[in-house]
Amino acid sequence: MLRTSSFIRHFFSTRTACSVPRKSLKETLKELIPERKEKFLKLKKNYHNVEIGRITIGSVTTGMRGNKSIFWEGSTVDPNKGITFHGKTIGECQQQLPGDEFGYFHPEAILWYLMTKQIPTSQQVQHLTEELAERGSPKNFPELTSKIIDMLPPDTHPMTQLAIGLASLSRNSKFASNYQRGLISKDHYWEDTLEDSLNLISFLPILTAKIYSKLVNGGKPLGEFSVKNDWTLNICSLLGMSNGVHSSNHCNLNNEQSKDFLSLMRLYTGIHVDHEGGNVSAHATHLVNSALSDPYLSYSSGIMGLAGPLHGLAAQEVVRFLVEMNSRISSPQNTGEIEEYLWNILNSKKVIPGYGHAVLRIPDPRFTTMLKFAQSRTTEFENDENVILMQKLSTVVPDILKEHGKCKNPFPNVDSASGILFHHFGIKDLLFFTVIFGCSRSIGPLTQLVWDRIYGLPIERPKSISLTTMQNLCYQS
Ligand SMILES: CC(=O)SCCNC(=O)CCNC(=O)[C@H](O)C(C)(C)COP(=O)(O)OP(=O)(O)OC[C@H]1O[C@@H](n2cnc3c(N)ncnc32)[C@H](O)[C@@H]1OP(=O)(O)O
Ligand SMILES: O=C([O-])CC(=O)C(=O)O
Repeated sequence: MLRTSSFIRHFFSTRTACSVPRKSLKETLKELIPERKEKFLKLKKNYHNVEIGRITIGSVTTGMRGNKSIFWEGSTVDPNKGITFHGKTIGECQQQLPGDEFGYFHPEAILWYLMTKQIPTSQQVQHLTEELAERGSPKNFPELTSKIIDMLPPDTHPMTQLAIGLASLSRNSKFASNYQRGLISKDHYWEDTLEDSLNLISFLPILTAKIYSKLVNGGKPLGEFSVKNDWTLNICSLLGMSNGVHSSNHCNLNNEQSKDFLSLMRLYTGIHVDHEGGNVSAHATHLVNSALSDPYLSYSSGIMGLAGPLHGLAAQEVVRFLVEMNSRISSPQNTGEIEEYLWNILNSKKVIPGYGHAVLRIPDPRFTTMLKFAQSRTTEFENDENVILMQKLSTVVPDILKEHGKCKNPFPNVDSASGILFHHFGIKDLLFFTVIFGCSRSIGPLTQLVWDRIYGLPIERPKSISLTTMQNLCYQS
């Protein structure tokens, strides 16, 4: 597990004063903009008639599957290979992006990479980490948002709380305020969009912790924020899920488990950042921002989409599903009982959460990565019946779904494995898991917003079409 190269890349142990002049993410972006913008404008001006694909009746009636019509740069999903971030697979990112001593890259590193398309140095990641920690510290966290979360009834769904919390941050939007006062011109929209986006990402550890402590601890804090911690360590501490000084360690994690939980958080929040532009959370964020709604409102809309059970909420549906199934079967190894349980679900016209995908036609490489995490920690997970069932299902469900004959992709998606690993370490509230997804997913779509504003993309406004118009097209042709 521990790799020599990752020791070298482990920047937290090598925080020495640096001699190279410090260049922020914004300064780095500024240098990249002219060349990229020129390429974009050349296409827009000279090649706007080049066809990308066909729009058919099928496009309109099946959720626009396969239509390539959203501009997105950070990642691409190939049906038979899965996600790549600026062309790099998860494995390549793990090899190349600065990460911790266990080889898990920092979300700050992929944020830099997605924004700039350049692999950051450890020093650049360290600076960005410090910048985010400073922006997101309690002294900067808006009081109104704290109060609003405190006031919500405790049974408000965690994803509703997250969406409300993010929308309330809009009051602090630099973009909205400068726009309203007529202080920014189009060429500078991206700068305030970047400012708001970095603040939003920075506020997520505290916002997430507030939602969690409300769920499990009557709103009393479970840990403390530290400007010396990176983004994921702050999330773990604030959830009380670390045995470090800033955390209540309410689940009594031992040293090894505390490190594993931090690794899990880094792995999870590193690989959920982006899944090209067509998924509901990314698409919603991008669409709403195209009307120049500020990044907080835009990402709040994305979160509302992520809160759907066919999208991000599947992460928690899976945990409920596994826990419930385990309470009904004699053993997670009993194939016959599992098959019967699954058929009952399918016959009652429900979906099996964590399986299927709108684009992928293979097991989701993000699922495989999470599975490897569990499999490389045999002693930790060998007695967890839910984790055993999660692994067992990945060998049973695909055949059942194939026999069922409806879904185009019978394989596990990312949501199949993730929540149950957090559950193992003590996050037991069955409604919470998608909030952690929401922390990670901020990174890809907000990056795209910055570039949307750099390129000056217009408001999105496709045409709609009625049944009668489609009938006329079909029956007359
Ligand atoms: C991070 C993420 O968002 S990953 C996805 C998380 N979502 C889930 O795990 C929920 C379960 N999966 C699903 O509902 C779907 O597979 C989706 C939403 C992910 C993709 O939807 P689609 O692209 O429409 O899938 P597909 O074209 O294969 O659907 C065809 C049929 O198979 C069904 N189907 C698809 N997946 C499943 C499943 N896991 N269990 C049972 N039936 C399924 C669909 O409901 C649909 O039925 P219908 O014709 O009666 O409407
Ligand atoms: O790509 C999709 O449609 C859903 C998904 O896996 C994600 O958003 O991570």
